[in-house]
Amino acid sequence: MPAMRVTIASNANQSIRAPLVIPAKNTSDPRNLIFHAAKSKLRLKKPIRIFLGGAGHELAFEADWKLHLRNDVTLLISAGEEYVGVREVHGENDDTHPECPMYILADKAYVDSLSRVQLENAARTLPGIVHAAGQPDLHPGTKFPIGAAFASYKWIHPLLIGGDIGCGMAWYRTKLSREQVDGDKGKRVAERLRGLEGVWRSRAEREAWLEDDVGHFSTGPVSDSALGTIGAGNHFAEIQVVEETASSEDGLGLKENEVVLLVHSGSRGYGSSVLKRFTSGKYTSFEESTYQAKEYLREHNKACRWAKANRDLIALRFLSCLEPGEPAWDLGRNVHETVHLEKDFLSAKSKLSERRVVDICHNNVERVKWPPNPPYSDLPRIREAQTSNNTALPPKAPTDLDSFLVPEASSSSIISEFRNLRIEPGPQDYVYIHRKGAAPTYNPATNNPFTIIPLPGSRATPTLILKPVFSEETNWGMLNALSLAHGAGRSMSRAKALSSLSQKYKGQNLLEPSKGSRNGEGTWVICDEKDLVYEEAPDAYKDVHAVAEDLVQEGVAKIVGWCRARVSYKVRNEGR
Ligand SMILES: Nc1nc2c(ncn2[C@@H]2O[C@H](COP(=O)(O)O)[C@@H](O)[C@H]2O)c(=O)[nH]1
Ligand SMILES: [Mn+2]
Repeated sequence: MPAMRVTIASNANQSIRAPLVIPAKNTSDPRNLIFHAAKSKLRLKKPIRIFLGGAGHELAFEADWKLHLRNDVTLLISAGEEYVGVREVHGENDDTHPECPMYILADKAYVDSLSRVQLENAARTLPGIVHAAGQPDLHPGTKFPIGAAFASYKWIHPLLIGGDIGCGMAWYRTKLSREQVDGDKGKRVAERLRGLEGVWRSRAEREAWLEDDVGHFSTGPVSDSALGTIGAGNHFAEIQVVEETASSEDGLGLKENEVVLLVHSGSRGYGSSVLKRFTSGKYTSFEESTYQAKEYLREHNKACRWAKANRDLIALRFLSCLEPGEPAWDLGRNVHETVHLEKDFLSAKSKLSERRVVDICHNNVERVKWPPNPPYSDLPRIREAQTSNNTALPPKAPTDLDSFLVPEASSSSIISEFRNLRIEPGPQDYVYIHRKGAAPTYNPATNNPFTIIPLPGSRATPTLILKPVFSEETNWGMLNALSLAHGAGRSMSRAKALSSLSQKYKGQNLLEPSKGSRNGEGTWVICDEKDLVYEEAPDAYKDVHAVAEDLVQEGVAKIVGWCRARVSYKVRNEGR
């Protein structure tokens, strides 16, 4: 073989890389040469394994080099650890798209190279993926990135949704006034938040909560016992004041100065048991017609319903502390001896739905029309523009909800290219949008665009109020895979945050508004797990304003207001 020009990179930290020329005489087995270069150029102490980037094949024998060594390949050098990235599990699968279009909607927000590699690996090696959108909060996950949405034809990939199936955020109004939560008053409110840990009520009552018009969705006594609990980690429930809102813009949304509760939680143990069940065998991706795909979707849907019911119950428990006189919230209290009747459940659920402003899932899979159609509300405008251009009218506005997202003519006439990416509409007119840490732009329950969605920064930075935007420029949401950023996204790993921030803030109390902050600033934090205080510190996250500005610049969202956190609840040690 002639000399080859390759890139070598650290497998564990793929942003550390260097070019390398392999002389012709070494191409049949260049391992020693590469290990030598890895020590000097990548500063790896003991390199012992080499993987082919983007595919994950280990290059261990002469035959491997013959098969895979090419100009411009990336070789990932490992100190013994397994390949970091998506393995090409399906080999020469006809459904993989090595040229799959990818778009990262980030300019101001920093996106590291490992998450870019993870996005590319997923998009170009998993079968059926036709479009990948990295949101500005993109950051690395274990194998797949967080802050990303993938559209796939025919294929379901549980690993692209992760273990916290159905995790999401919901905003609820409260009757508190801003005077009751601002400044030092926040401390009193924080004191009221008790009895929120541990198992909520009896098994029968939990099962009654897990029932709606469509039926039961209990996941069994063990996983149901976590119902109504936040789950620490990255989850939280937060009391916020709406500081600014363009009320005419957000329609049903929030009002200035009102106090709201933002709940972030998911399906607790159940989602991860589902993921494990479907990914511990040989295959981790399933073609839609297979039994596994159908079973996974059934379990996924149950986990999403459970997660939503969980957010509602968390809100009920919080409201029972915040508005103690309200009989409908009584059920939220953990009083074991009280037997509640069906009417109490109905009353609590109905009152709660009046308070719920929005609820979104940011870890899920959804089957949607692809290419997307313009939202119903945009059709008159398009019709007018097309009439004035003397072009054919788009289809008439449909009469029922179900059909309006599917006008007779596919919008593929409008959509085939954007930016410099070519999108093949594919053999079907729908895709599965997989989201891991990406907010949906449409409400799956109504097929209408969400009026507003939350973009939380951290416990001490604003939560921005976003409104999804659709335009021909973005091919009605194709560019962003019908998704937006779901938060600021981590700027450092948990381990790094713990080691560096515990040093930086040594001796400081991070649970109270920082000294010197003006009245009206700062958050009272309830977090009785010491490590979590640092792992979840605001410095561990990207700048939420940069994330939102990127979305605005890409033409996929508007910022219509913001909320300030006053009390942020992570976890309380009730025994203290
Ligand atoms: N308002 C708050 N926002 C927070 C807090 N902790 C994290 N965050 C933000 O939420 C998202 C959640 O992301 P996920 O991947 O864990 O679902 C994260 O990106 C942060 O920007 C908090 O305590 N309060
Ligand atoms: Mn989440």
